[in-house]
Amino acid sequence: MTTRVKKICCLGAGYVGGPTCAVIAYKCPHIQVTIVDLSETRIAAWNSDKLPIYEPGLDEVVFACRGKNLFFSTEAERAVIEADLIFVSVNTPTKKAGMGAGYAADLAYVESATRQIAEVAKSSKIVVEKSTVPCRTAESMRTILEANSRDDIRFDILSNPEFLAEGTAINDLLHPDRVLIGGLQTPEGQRAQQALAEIYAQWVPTDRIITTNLWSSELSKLAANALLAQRISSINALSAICEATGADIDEVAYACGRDSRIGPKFLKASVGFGGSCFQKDILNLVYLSEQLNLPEVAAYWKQVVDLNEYQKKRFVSRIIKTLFNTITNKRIAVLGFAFKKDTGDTRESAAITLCKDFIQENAQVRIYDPKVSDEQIFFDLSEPGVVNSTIALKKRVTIAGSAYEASDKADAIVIATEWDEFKELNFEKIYEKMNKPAFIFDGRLILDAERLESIGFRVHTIGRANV
Ligand SMILES: NC(=O)C1=CN([C@@H]2O[C@H](COP(=O)(O)OP(=O)(O)OC[C@H]3O[C@@H](n4cnc5c(N)ncnc54)[C@H](O)[C@@H]3O)[C@@H](O)[C@H]2O)C=CC1
Ligand SMILES: O=C(O)[C@H]1O[C@H](OP(=O)(O)OP(=O)(O)OC[C@H]2O[C@@H](n3ccc(=O)[nH]c3=O)[C@H](O)[C@@H]2O)[C@H](O)[C@@H](O)[C@@H]1O
Repeated sequence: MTTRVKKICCLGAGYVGGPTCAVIAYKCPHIQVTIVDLSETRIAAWNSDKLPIYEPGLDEVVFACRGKNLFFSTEAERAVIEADLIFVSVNTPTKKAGMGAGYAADLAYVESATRQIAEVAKSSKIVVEKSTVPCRTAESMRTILEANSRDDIRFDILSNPEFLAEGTAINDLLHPDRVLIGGLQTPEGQRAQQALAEIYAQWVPTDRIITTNLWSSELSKLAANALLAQRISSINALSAICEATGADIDEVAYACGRDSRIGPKFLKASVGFGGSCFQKDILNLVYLSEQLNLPEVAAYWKQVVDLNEYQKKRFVSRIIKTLFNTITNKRIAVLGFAFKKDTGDTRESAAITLCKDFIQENAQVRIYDPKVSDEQIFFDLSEPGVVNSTIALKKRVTIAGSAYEASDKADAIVIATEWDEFKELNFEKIYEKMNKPAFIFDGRLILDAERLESIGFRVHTIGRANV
């Protein structure tokens, strides 16, 4: 007989915990879902009209079930005690110091969440690893849980990595390509897998719910992100060849993607991938490979991240060279600061690297993004530990309320994020107000270069040569 889950607790109300568990509550009205976080501000925002993250469709899902079977709270102890199943959806950033610094995942939050569960649980629980973690983390969690809890209760640990992408999270959660549930291949482990599978089966076709052993599940998450990021670095490497030869990267991507073995998705050349996970998870895989004494494998995956850095630097060099080898005191309008469209998230955004390089070259940078707050932009561009960093920064960086304001009297526009509204701008109006010659650098391949050139702009697009 499988365990019927009645109450769920989620530790971590971030980009994953919030949307994922909100969708579970939405699709399973018979289950009570409580999402908890250490951050009082974050929980207060989840309980307000303005949710802490921007995600299309999220408001509708949250507002439909908040206060009915979906609750946001800081009272972790109570939520853990009451729950039959607990998602651990806390952050797992790259370690900044100590062993494996710069590569390994920092598992301190996962460990403290696990200890918290062990300390307060008064009955048996299914504990689900939702965070992205190195292979075999579930084993450490089990050791901690078993060593710190009462003898009469048992913990079944599952790995259920999340594959949603920001900006499309709700759609990805409602219609996932697959749901992956790893468990120990014991009768108890399989029963726990079944209990979680039954929750997803409320809205996901059963042939899309995959069960595997724990370690395959943990590794598949790192592998999926590495394979996705590898496609972007591959197409970006080809974009450099295009710029040098006269081939067009969009045409090359289309021609290659029409081969059904290659496929058309995730072949859009860009200024480089960002986001909180690709770089972190690949570095995690690199570290794992090194730990397993597989240096060639580590070097292979590391190249995906190195190429991404190269792509950003290459774009900056092209901008500087084109602007007559200097951007000192030139006005650069940066359109877009988020790491992709339809999110306000800036973690590892390529725009951060670009802007820091422009500031380093003493340019005047004016930034516009429809969803990122001014404070977040200044935070991302500040140098940690440098006194008065923001004051110095404000001499070089201003934030604009629109793309028009940002490009007023600018020498160049740089498209850093592919927001749809940038395609619809009145470029005639923008051109009139810019310094001449007026340059546009399209880091996202979203603009109609020919049309812009007919207005008078000098357009430089990633993956296209300027002849
Ligand atoms: N952001 C994304 O699109 C995706 C992220 N992931 C993975 O999911 C995990 C979470 O990522 P995000 O949601 O983006 O991180 P996040 O940083 O937005 O959220 C994590 C939250 O956990 C909270 N937290 C930490 N320790 C806690 C504890 N003991 N109890 C309660 N709350 C605690 C933090 O205060 C924070 O609000 C990471 O491992 C990430 O790699 C996986 C798929 C997609
Ligand atoms: O583990 C995670 O965090 C998630 O990481 C990515 O999702 P996310 O980072 O939110 O967004 P993506 O759509 O993958 O975009 C990542 C970066 O790659 C860039 N990108 C994406 C696709 C493309 O063709 N070209 C390209 O440059 C985007 O602009 C963005 O900067 C994966 O797509 C998710 O499946 C995964 O769950």
